[in-house]
Amino acid sequence: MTSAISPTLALHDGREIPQLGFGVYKTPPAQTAEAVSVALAAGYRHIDTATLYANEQGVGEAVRASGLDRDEVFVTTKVWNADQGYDATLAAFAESERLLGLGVVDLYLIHWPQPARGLFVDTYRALETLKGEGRVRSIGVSNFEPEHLEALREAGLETPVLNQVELHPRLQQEQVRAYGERHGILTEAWAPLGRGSVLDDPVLAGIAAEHGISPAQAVLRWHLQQGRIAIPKSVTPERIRDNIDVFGFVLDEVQMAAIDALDAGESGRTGKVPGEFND
Ligand SMILES: NC(=O)C1=CN([C@@H]2O[C@H](COP(=O)(O)OP(=O)(O)OC[C@H]3O[C@@H](n4cnc5c(N)ncnc54)[C@H](OP(=O)(O)O)[C@@H]3O)[C@@H](O)[C@H]2O)C=CC1
Ligand SMILES: O=C(O)C(=O)[C@@H](O)[C@H](O)C(=O)CO
Repeated sequence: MTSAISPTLALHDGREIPQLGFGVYKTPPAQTAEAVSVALAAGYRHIDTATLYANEQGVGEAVRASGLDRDEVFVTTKVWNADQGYDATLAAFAESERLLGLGVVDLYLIHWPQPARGLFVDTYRALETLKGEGRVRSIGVSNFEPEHLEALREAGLETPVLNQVELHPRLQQEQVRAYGERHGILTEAWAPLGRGSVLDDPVLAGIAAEHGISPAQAVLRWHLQQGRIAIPKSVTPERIRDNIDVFGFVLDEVQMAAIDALDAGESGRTGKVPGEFND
């Protein structure tokens, strides 16, 4: 294992984001500080949490204890569905800010569009307010389809810096990626390992054997070479270290195409369908 620091990608607002980050969905609150500390020691400089995950406090604790300067670690959190709406979002952010205890937050996202509720445009206005106040550095969205991104554009709002969506070899999100490329919105892959479900694929086992790496490393390298951000989660120290040790090899065109060919479209989706999720 080589200690590795991820390259960064440029956001359209002038800031930079480490391309490989560390997710903490379903990381139990009591284990979060430990998992994030292992990740920071392994070289991760980008942590992805959310109000939903109930572990912002552990993320903040690990970042503060790391000895790293605050500006060396990129921290994302998200406003949960129940808190959508202008005033509710401002209140929810104040609680995230308190739980993280890190001062400024690098990136604040709308977690899901919840389109039938009709609140995401006003929610995004609250994100603009928070940015204007200097409490968040960048603002973006998650699980937005092109039509939801169009609604923000038609309302004259700031272009999100990124859209965090489910994306892995079995769900490759071609339309969402293409919209992002046209409008300067980076794509960030959540469940980049398909929540672990893609790792048994024989195509990945073959590529892994060719490089002497794990299937997870092959998938993460595929994400990086396609130019997007990926935020794998693990609570297992060896896997946390394995998942960032992806900068010492390169997949060739044949290997990249073989992973591209695993796309199963909508049947590869493991999570909710954004346009239909309105709880
Ligand atoms: N915006 C959104 O709506 C969503 C955002 N997210 C974000 O994306 C992050 C990643 O997505 P997530 O759903 O966690 O799924 P991932 O694709 O990151 O998969 C995580 C699973 O894979 C396992 N795993 C991790 N590394 C390896 C490895 N090297 N070898 C074998 N198995 C491995 C983990 O096990 P173990 O932990 O036991 O090691 C865990 O079960 C989340 O943590 C969260 O931050 C996730 C879902 C929705
Ligand atoms: O997609 C799902 O089905 C989930 O339960 C999660 O993705 C959850 O909604 C979430 O947003 C986690 O970030």
